Amino acid sequence: GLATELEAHGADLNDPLWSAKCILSSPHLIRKVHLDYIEAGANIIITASYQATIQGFESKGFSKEQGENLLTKSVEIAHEAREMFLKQHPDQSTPLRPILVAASIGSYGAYLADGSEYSGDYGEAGTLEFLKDFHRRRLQVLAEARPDLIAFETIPNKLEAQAYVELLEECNINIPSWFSFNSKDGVNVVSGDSLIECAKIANECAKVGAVGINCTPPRFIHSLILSIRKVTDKPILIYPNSGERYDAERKEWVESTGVSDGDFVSYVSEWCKDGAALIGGCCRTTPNTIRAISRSLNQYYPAP
Ligand SMILES: C[S+](C)CC[C@H](N)C(=O)O
Ligand SMILES: N[C@@H](CCS)C(=O)O
Ligand SMILES: [Zn+2]
Repeated sequence: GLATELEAHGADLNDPLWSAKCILSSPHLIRKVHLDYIEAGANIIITASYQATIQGFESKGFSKEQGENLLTKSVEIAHEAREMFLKQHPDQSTPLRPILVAASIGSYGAYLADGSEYSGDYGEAGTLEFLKDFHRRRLQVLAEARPDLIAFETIPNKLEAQAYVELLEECNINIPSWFSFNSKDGVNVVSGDSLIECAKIANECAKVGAVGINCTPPRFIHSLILSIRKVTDKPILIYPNSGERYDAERKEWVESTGVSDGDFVSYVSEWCKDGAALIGGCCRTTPNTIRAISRSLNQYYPAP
């Protein structure tokens, strides 16, 4: 929900860089939004690097080195937000309340800025080597910025998952990562590739710490958790969106079929029972959603 909240504060994300535009234009706003999520009870904040790529910054006229520095900056902004929070609330720095920074890696489709992370259809570019070359340096730079976690988010197809696994091994990345796929039917990932096969790829990689689903309507999550559970003992993470549909041309969310914060949270106990270990919110959810999830989880799993 980082981008959603940036927009709620007036940021215009109608740009090929989408939320990553704010790394250039309003880093202070990103920091504030991270802080709002921490204050709402989030244990993990996700950096603004979802649509930040060296290639994307180069098309804006930046050099490779400047692009790399902007990636690093996205992690630094999140670290600053955590430091600010802990300074204001020193009592909150306990092992029972971890606050972790996850560096976001959005798919090649996110970089294309045409909504193709919801189709996973990459045409000619859809080869393993192309995708590995596209992501390699970005992954290394983000890992060097020392986030606590790496979040491979909104993965639309099997090939990109395979590319990430090979890069984690070849670049010897030792920061734990999660793989999170998206679905538009509650059965497969958005490209039509089998979710079971995608989850198996993640399961077989020792560098992957959790597998799950994000940016997918809440109504599909139950069956998706059950599918993933069949093929992995790794923790399952889910952070659905509100259920609305994204119009990539207008760069706007359309249809008012989204669920309210209250409805969203009524699913939380069901998802826990299904076996989800990490729960959060993606696009069109807000710090209020996180506050409600956090309260709900504290009810089920009170601190000892
Ligand atoms: C997760 S989607 C809403 C991100 C934005 C998309 N890649 C675009 O540029 O339109
Ligand atoms: N974490 C991303 C969205 C992933 S679909 C963001 O809000 O910038
Ligand atoms: Zn999303």
